Amino acid sequence: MITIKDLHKSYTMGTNSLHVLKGINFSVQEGELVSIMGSSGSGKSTLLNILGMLDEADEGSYTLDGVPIKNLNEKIAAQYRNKFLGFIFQSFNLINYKSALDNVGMPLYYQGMKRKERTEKAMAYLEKVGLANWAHHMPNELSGGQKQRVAIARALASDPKVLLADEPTGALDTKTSYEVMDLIQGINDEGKTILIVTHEDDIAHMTKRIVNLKDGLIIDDTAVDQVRALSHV
Ligand SMILES: Nc1ncnc2c1ncn2[C@@H]1O[C@H](COP(=O)(O)OP(=O)(O)OP(=O)(O)O)[C@@H](O)[C@H]1O
Repeated sequence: MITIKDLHKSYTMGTNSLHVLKGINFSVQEGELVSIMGSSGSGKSTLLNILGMLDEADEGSYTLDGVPIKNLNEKIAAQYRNKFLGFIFQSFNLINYKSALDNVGMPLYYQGMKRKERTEKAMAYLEKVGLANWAHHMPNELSGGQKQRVAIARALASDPKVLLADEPTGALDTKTSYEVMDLIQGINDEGKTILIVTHEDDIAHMTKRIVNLKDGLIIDDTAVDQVRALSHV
């Protein structure tokens, strides 16, 4: 599903250059649930942004579902991004003046789906994350865990090949984090490929594989014995 080879990325600020990714190689097969760990500044978000086609590497190759991602023009890149990728963020990134249902329906709106079909589909995804009864509530009426569930439903709505999550439990308490991870595990059990950036060891151990970054390189890439999230609660 994902293959990256010898990926490099530097940031330049004035005369200083910071070499953040120094030759990353890894691949992710369809259906994997992978966490990317590493200390602050090790390049996790930089890597996730490149995988998410939100940023480009300076060197190296990235192939997503058989498509080489390099030098695509903005329009094509946006089409691939919408087709292949769903995003989940630490701070949920919901639209505050839209209901849970309308937030989930946003990607469908941009696909040009008519209102009736969009509403039915968005409702089905809200049901999937256990929030059908909250469809008409606004984000400020929802708990953190509920907001992240809405964000997950929104990410799923366009049926992406891969879900990319940047610290999805970073703003949640422990119990809620495990509940969100249980939901993510369930989505992965249905076959979705998922990559998660996390600082938290217990969260990483709820994935199936942990990739550890240090100083711009992968220093460890290990399969995890799957632990069901709720067994931690
Ligand atoms: N747009 C940018 N311009 C300049 N430097 C940047 C930029 N984005 C990130 N950096 C620097 O690159 C390094 C890696 O950042 P990155 O956000 O990828 O790390 P991270 O492992 O995700 O860290 P954290 O866990 O703190 O989020 C850091 O030193 C950061 O300051």
